[in-house]
Amino acid sequence: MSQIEIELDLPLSSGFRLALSSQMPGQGFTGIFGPSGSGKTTLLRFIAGLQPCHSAILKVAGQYWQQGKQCLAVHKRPVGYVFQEASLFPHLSAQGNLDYAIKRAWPGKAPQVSDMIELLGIGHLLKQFPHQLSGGERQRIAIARALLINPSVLLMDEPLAALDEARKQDILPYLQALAGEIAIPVLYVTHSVSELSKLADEVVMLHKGRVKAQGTISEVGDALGFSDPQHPFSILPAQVSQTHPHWKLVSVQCHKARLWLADSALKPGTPVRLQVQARDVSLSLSAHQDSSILNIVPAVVDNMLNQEDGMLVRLHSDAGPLWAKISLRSAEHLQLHQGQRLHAQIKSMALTR
Ligand SMILES: Nc1ncnc2c1ncn2[C@@H]1O[C@H](COP(=O)(O)OP(=O)(O)OP(=O)(O)O)[C@@H](O)[C@H]1O
Repeated sequence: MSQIEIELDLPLSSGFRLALSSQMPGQGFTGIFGPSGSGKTTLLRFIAGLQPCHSAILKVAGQYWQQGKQCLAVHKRPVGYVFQEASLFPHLSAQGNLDYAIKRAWPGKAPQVSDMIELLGIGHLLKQFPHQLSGGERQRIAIARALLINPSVLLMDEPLAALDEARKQDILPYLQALAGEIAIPVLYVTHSVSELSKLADEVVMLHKGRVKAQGTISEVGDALGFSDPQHPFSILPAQVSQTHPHWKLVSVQCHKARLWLADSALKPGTPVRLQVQARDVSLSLSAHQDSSILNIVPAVVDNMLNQEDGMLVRLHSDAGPLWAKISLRSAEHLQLHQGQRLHAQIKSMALTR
């Protein structure tokens, strides 16, 4: 499995400059995350050959697509591209759109059409024309089409951004299945931390055209959770240990802590990445047994940040690093200080995945 290697310094006429040196995994989803204008689309366009760069290194699947000034032409790059809006041919049925890709597939071991149809759940849609499909269905056909071209890399630029929340939730399980199966690298641009934590093995965080952080979700979790300092959150990798259908809860092992999560669909052994907003974590000096809060985790105060609207507290907890946001009054009342031992409280309903 060879990595994607990129070294580029790309100044654009607008004054923006994308300058980075990065190696990305040769398989699975790599999330490209960053604020608007940080260079995510420009990076994908460079890889596809649509954004020329005078001198750069780009190596994909063991082959140089650019080495200095030598550059592989756009039409010679085995790339699959999925955009925000599914760009299907309107005059062709879903099957016709897939056939178009199958006829033009790059040489090598192309994915089985039947596997793609099953993985993306599109068997019943094949006779329909694009205008007869929902946005999410169109996007699933577009993803299958992009993969049937047998690309060496799949580029996905905010593929769910144009869908409403319900359609996003419909399509995510298909993408999760794909992430578990796919043998090529997928570079997945998104603004959504929830999509990242569900899909990405690796995350590249861009900021003003530079790599701000890169690593697994656990490694960049801190930077990710603090990407908007006004609304920080924590990401807690965990594994489902037991289901409790009568309570519609599952218990998960999260670092040294056992947490309760409001979800009845998960099976024991399933890895999950939990998200909790700092404002949903409260602090207590003792572990109350007479409260409705199910998750009470021993923690130590690591750091405190005085913000305009409250105190942001960084904790080392039994569940992992955790942010809590409390009022200045509560901080004063608890006489909060670095090194203080206390308990973090998280409602099961506030834990999402
Ligand atoms: N062809 C171009 N010529 C000049 N400047 C460009 C060009 N394309 C993009 N830019 C500029 O480069 C910067 C990065 O744009 P890019 O589209 O890569 O950002 P992004 O991170 O994908 O943003 P968003 O999340 O809003 O889609 C922006 O400031 C944009 O104005």
